[in-house]
Amino acid sequence: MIVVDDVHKHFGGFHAVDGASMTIQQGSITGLIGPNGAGKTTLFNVIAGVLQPTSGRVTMAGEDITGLPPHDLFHKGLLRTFQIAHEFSSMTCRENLMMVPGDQSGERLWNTWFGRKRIADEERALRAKADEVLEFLTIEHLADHKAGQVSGGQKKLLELGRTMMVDARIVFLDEVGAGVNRTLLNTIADAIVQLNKERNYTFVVIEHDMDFIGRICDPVICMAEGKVLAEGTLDDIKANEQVIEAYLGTGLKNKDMMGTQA
Ligand SMILES: Nc1ncnc2c1ncn2[C@@H]1O[C@H](COP(=O)(O)OP(=O)(O)OP(=O)(O)O)[C@@H](O)[C@H]1O
Repeated sequence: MIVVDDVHKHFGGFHAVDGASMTIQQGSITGLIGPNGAGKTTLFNVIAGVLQPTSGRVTMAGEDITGLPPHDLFHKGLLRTFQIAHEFSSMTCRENLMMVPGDQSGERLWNTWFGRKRIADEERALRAKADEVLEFLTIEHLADHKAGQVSGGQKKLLELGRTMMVDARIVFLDEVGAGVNRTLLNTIADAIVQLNKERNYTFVVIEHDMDFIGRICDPVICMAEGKVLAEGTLDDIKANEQVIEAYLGTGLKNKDMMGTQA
């Protein structure tokens, strides 16, 4: 369980996150929605250690994790997916997955000299795991394709796949559906639900596609102007006056929120 307690993040005089509090239940797929500029990504980045909060506290299973850097959180099983970095785009999809666990013996000089067999064994196991992940995500046919050359949706699957190379417990996904076609979006949704059910992953998902949110997320938390406005099922949220106001206030038509895109 992650508890976000009165988190603020200011950029100069601008309060991007302005006293947000929420509880992310273990084992849930929690959706985080809200109009553009609501502070969702900034809050994600604070929780995931990418940004230091101006004030407030984040705990994970009772432990204070406020401001811990991403690699420390990574070792605690809290991961935020990132776009495949430019420098990895010329590597194959399989290699991208094999890069994830950061402490292979092969990376240490001592082991390079004295542990060749162990390195070879580790590499074989890693490769087998990467292939398993690619198969799970239905993109095994892309194993030897360069990551920079696969489609946007396939890249999103690969980003999700990277979380499967380690023992992730809580995964933060930012706009996983952006620019992804419906078929692949369904594959992504299926993978998230399956990882949640079978491997007990907790997910927090920022997404503007309400069909996607409604299909996989419960609860849904809505933010606006740096604060949490409402929490509940997507239907509860859609019926909430303050939420409707917030979406209208950003110039988006109410029907956009009630339809597919928020
Ligand atoms: N590094 C920064 N410096 C200054 N302002 C920032 C910075 N990062 C974000 N902001 C501002 O903070 C506000 C919240 O941005 P954020 O990206 O967290 O919103 P969001 O809810 O994720 O929006 P979207 O749905 O459009 O991605 C925005 O007005 C944004 O311009």
